Amino acid sequence: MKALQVERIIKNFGDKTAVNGLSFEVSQGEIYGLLGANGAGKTTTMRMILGLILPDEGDIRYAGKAYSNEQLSMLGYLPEERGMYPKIKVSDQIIYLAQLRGMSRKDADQNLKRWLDKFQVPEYYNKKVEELSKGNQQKIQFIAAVIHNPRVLILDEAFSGLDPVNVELLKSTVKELRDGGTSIVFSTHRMEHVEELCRNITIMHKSNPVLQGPIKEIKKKFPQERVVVASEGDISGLENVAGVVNVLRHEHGGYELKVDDPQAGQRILQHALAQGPIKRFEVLEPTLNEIFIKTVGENHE
Ligand SMILES: Nc1ncnc2c1ncn2[C@@H]1O[C@H](COP(=O)(O)OP(=O)(O)OP(=O)(O)O)[C@@H](O)[C@H]1O
Repeated sequence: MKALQVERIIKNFGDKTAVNGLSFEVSQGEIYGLLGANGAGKTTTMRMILGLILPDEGDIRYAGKAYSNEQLSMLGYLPEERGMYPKIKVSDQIIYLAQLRGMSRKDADQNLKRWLDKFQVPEYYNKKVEELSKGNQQKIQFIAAVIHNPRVLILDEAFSGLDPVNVELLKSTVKELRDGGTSIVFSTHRMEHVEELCRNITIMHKSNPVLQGPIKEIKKKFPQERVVVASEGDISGLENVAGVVNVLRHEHGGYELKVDDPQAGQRILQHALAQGPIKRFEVLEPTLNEIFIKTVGENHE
């Protein structure tokens, strides 16, 4: 039984189609990547999953069931546009939000204290939101999304505005939630975070799903265009090897080369072997960032 099933959903706003026939499934304890350029239809999709707007066509099921009030308490949302009340105390607003999702005041209070301790900011309990830095407000908003232990959590640009230490903290928290069985729909423009956290993804482009599946499988469909080679000998002149487009990087005797021919790797290796012992040779798989740009880059306004 999938935790979340999105089946051929369509959403129109007047004559504008925001989401056009999107389907995907998220297992229990999976982080699923929902990607796309600005305006691709991600937020509209998330709002439909949350039950804030209804699809015109298609179906969304939660552990096999249709949306109902029961689902409301199962869903958590960290929106890209942050929306905490600046003048209200952290504890007052988080406990209120948890109660709206069916939690008792006592449980919400305990959970909040646990989360504040985990993020090493217990003193925020009595602070007003406006007294916190932007990054720390972000942590509070994250707590607001998870305070009621949702089974399905939607995270939209969860790490934006955070320093590298806090990015790592939230990233490990997201992994812990996943390991605890939470199903997470993860949307971001930071492809390196997707590579680290997600197994399966959908890339949307102009309302349509254009690339879907496990990242590993998707990568196999794209050409390997980068080769790394390092030698103990002098291997200059690599840019003249057939199939080499240019040198992307050159440091400490090693080269990263852009190639446009699958055979170029072997020629690079031969060229380098002729000069001396090889220290490193690797044909790199494409990064998700390269795949994303190739997929949505063309015709993208
Ligand atoms: N309430 C609305 N009324 C009219 N058009 C809308 C509405 N909501 C979204 N749209 C349109 O639907 C399309 C998809 O928007 P959406 O916000 O879902 O994109 P997105 O992928 O979340 O973009 P971003 O990465 O910029 O957040 C856009 O063209 C947008 O202008």
